[in-house]
Amino acid sequence: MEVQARAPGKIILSGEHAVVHGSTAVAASINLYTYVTLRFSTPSDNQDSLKLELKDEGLDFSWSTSKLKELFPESTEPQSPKPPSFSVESAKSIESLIEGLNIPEAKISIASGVSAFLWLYTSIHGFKPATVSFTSELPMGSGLGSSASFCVALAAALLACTDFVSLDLKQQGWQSFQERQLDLVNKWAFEGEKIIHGKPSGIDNSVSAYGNIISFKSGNMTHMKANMSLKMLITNTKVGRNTKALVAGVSERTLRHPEAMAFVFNAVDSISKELALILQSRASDDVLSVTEKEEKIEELMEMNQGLLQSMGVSHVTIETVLRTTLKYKLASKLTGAGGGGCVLTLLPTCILFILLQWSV
Ligand SMILES: Nc1ncnc2c1ncn2[C@@H]1O[C@H](COP(=O)(O)OP(=O)(O)O)[C@@H](O)[C@H]1O
Ligand SMILES: C[C@@](O)(CCOP(=O)(O)O)CC(=O)O
Ligand SMILES: [Mg+2]
Repeated sequence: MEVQARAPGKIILSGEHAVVHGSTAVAASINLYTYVTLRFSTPSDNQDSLKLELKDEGLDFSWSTSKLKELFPESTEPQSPKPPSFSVESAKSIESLIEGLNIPEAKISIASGVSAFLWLYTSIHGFKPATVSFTSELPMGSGLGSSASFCVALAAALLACTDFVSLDLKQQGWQSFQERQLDLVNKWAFEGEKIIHGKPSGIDNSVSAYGNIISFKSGNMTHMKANMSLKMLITNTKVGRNTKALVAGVSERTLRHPEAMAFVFNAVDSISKELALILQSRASDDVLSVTEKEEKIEELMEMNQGLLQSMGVSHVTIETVLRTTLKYKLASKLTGAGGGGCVLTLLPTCILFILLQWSV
């Protein structure tokens, strides 16, 4: 039996980092996906191992089921649908498995993804021999939530093959999970994100699991209904960085300057709340035109970017993109963890109109 699952990446419109410290953030899913294919071995395969294929990286890993049994003696098929906590023993076992892989230095950042894979797989399916393959349309480590989409897609494929999520696996084509099943996928994916990110807020896995646009605060998600469409240009600076290290850096700054950072996080909270209000306001009760709304959003993006700078997560390449877009009077902000990665630029309706005029 083969199961394929996919989960989208995301952009954070406002509130990254501050959301880890309890502020509101707004995020939307994007149509770039991570895909996973899961195939349990049959007796005729004669395969007594768990195989992981990371197609984009050209990396294949394999672990014998006897080795997994020895290292994860407590792993059996879960009795409860809820994820267990990541134990110190599991962390040590995974570390020893990763050390044995000899991952090339240039690709060492993949190790945290492989760790999350090993934990999710063994916690849900124990030592069952299988082959699991991944491909992704998302650039890794660029702020578009590849880590969360990796965890959500994997959790979805693994749970689809359990009694906790009863999908009709004989049916061909894509099937959508129900809200209750998504809740479960999201909980497991969050545990995977913890292994990759250290201290995630949960916004990335939530928007990847449920899609559309959400606001998020202190672990609670609100589905939003945006009543205006926004066109965002995404520029990838191609400067690699690691979310875990950037999140830890902001936490250290917060420890050094708790009062000042509390003001920064409060300001971000207000920005995200105002953005959510603008996006959700209905045409019938609007006093503002689309252009006026866009101008407000541009200002909020600029303020959010300034606050991200004060958290220490901008980068010279991000500043270059900001300066370049500003020449055309366009507002930009980093998205995701920053330190490189991607920048968002709002393309207002008037600009789109000018571009259309040019192209005819
Ligand atoms: N397709 C994938 N295969 C293996 N690991 C992945 C994959 N996608 C993401 N990851 C893991 O997530 C990490 C990137 O996550 P992160 O630093 O949070 O950046 P982002 O989530 O913005 O892409 C990678 O270094 C890797 O460990
Ligand atoms: C910085 C943060 O707000 C978002 C990180 O997103 P990404 O991994 O850079 O795509 C962290 C989090 O909310 O868990
Ligand atoms: Mg991430």
